[in-house]
Amino acid sequence: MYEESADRLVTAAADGEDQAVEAALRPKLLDEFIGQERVREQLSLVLQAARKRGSAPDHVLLSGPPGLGKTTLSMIIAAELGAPIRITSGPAIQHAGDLAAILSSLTEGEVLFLDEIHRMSRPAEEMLYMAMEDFRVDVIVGKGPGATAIPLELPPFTLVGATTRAGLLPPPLRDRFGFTGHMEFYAPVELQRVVHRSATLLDVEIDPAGAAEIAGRSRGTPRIANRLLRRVRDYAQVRHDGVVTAEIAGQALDVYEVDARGLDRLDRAVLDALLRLFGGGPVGLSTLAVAVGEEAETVEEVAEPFLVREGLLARTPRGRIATAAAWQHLGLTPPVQTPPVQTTRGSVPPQPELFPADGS
Ligand SMILES: Nc1ncnc2c1ncn2[C@@H]1O[C@H](COP(=O)(O)OP(=O)(O)OP(=O)(O)O)[C@@H](O)[C@H]1O
Repeated sequence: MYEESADRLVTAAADGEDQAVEAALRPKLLDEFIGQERVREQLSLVLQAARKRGSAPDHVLLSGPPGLGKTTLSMIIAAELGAPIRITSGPAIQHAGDLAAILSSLTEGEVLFLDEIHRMSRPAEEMLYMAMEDFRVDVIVGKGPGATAIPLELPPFTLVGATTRAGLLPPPLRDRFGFTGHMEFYAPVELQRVVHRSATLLDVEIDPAGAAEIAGRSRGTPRIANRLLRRVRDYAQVRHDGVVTAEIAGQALDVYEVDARGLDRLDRAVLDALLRLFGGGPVGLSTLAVAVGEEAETVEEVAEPFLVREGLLARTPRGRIATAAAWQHLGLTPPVQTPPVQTTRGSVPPQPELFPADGS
């Protein structure tokens, strides 16, 4: 699978700078966590019940796109339980032995956060089944016919698994989670609160319209909102007096080529080619990719998901087509479809004509 590069300002993947500042911006308790009302309420019940019973809660699976707060929620779970947390990820556990080493060093009640759980190796996954269900693992010593399984008791712990692709989890693993929280993209008003909260923590003066302007360009994702806020802060401090208003935020994000709807240069290049060169489609993916000078994978996995989500582009069996909203967003008028012209040799299909909205 194509890994989205972290050098785009609007990628939901964390870059180095994000990792450095995110710790300071993470809400610490459930009450400070903005949005995701349903997951928050469900999780709050799970945690309160566990506290009341004095036992570790069921294992928790958090699923949803990157940057929506899965790591943050796992830390909140540990904080709400007053338990320590151990953080690891699927790709870091390639051998069952790696997992056995982690599991055997957990303390009672500890929270184990396993990010990208769908990327764990199969043997490790199978070891995890038993650990989750019976708090026990079989450590295999030796090889071949002489190999023996030594059972190892584990203290009760809570696994918090996170995945961007819940559909890839094998059912036996999925079934061992007592609670699954599905994270959704954030509404603009919720992101506005995220921006406002982060601005306060970063000591940035921002007015409500400034926060709304950043929120509207953040693609429903707190990580992107926090990153855009930092770029807007730079602009406000270098070119102005440091205060973020809607006008300053708009100017700053125009410099960084993130438009009012959160599209960046690549997204707009794809739409622009689809509209201007191919009359809105249908056009095949590889042709579209050549037209924008990118790999087909980049167009398909980096630009298209957001364009489809925004209702600007549709994938059809005949190829990619632009929606009416796409024409509107780029300020273009869709081609006029004239009826076929009858000639003595038959009908000539209509040719699309493009008219820029300004009439030029
Ligand atoms: N509900 C929220 N309220 C405030 N800030 C949030 C919220 N959700 C996420 N954030 C902020 O967004 C950033 C990214 O969150 P986090 O690292 O938890 O996302 P994630 O879903 O784990 O991403 P990934 O899957 O890439 O690891 C953090 O700085 C966090 O503080």
